[in-house]
Amino acid sequence: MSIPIVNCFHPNAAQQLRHACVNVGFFYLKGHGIPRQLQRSMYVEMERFFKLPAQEKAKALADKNMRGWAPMYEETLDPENQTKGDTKEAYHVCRDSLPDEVHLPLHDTTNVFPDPLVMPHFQAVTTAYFNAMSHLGLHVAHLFAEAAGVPGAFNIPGMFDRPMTVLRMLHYNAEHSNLKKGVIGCGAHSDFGLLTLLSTDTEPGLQIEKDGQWIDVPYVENAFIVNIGDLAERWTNGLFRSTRHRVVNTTGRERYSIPFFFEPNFNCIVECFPSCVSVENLAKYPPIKAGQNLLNKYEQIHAYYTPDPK
Ligand SMILES: O=C(O)CCC(=O)C(=O)O
Ligand SMILES: [Fe+2]
Repeated sequence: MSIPIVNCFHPNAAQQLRHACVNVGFFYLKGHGIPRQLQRSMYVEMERFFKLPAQEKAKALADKNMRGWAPMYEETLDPENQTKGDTKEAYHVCRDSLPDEVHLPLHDTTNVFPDPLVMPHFQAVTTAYFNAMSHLGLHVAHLFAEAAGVPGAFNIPGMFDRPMTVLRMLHYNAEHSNLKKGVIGCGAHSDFGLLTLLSTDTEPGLQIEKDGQWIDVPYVENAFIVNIGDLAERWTNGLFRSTRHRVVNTTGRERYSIPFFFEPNFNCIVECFPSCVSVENLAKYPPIKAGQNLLNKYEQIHAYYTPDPK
């Protein structure tokens, strides 16, 4: 099976995306316009950060909302099958909250950055990449709505005007995965939200589950690997697939990747699109608030995430 390609600004992009999401839930996004130099700078900055001594990285330790550095093994994406955390460390940068959002969970802290004397370009580079990817994410979200038969649906205020966007830098260590012993780079999971735009280095490891088989996703030059998440599946009443994936280290080498999660507003109610519901195909999922969906997942997988008292 090959993974489909979507040409980001092609007149048929929405049809290409629909085909990819109905059949695989993953595709390569080409023609996206994110400058190569900016992508390269991201890898330079993240590698430099992850190579710092632990006590230096600890100055940017993840806060209660997971902004900042999450050390090796902090996350366990498949708790049922893992005996230790994912063999990776992470760094998260989120959208800056607006003053009237700070009462919301996950929105009440600011981004955490490394000491500028040690990492003078980290904040500027990650912020530039974050902004560029936010534009791209919105474009792909609009393609998604068109592909699902509801063009323009995400223009409605309250849907995507305050998206929950997370830039995530990942460093996998060189540890070989051992599936029998429950040791894995990144445990099998489906993503939780609408869209993930993933950049990787050239190292193999990413696999997706298709018809009970694990299939390698090879590196493709200057293409993002995009997948849709659980909210996309809910919106389309199961027509589009939120496909499980994992990262297995078979090489004994380190690996770097940068997923960018593009999610609706915290208060957006995700409810099956009318175009995906009929008398023969009733709604399979009750409405859910996007923010609550994310909070439920964070509690399950992050050792460092501290939920606010209820
Ligand atoms: O590192 C990768 O290639 C995938 C990471 C991933 O699936 C995730 O962070 O959700
Ligand atoms: Fe994922």
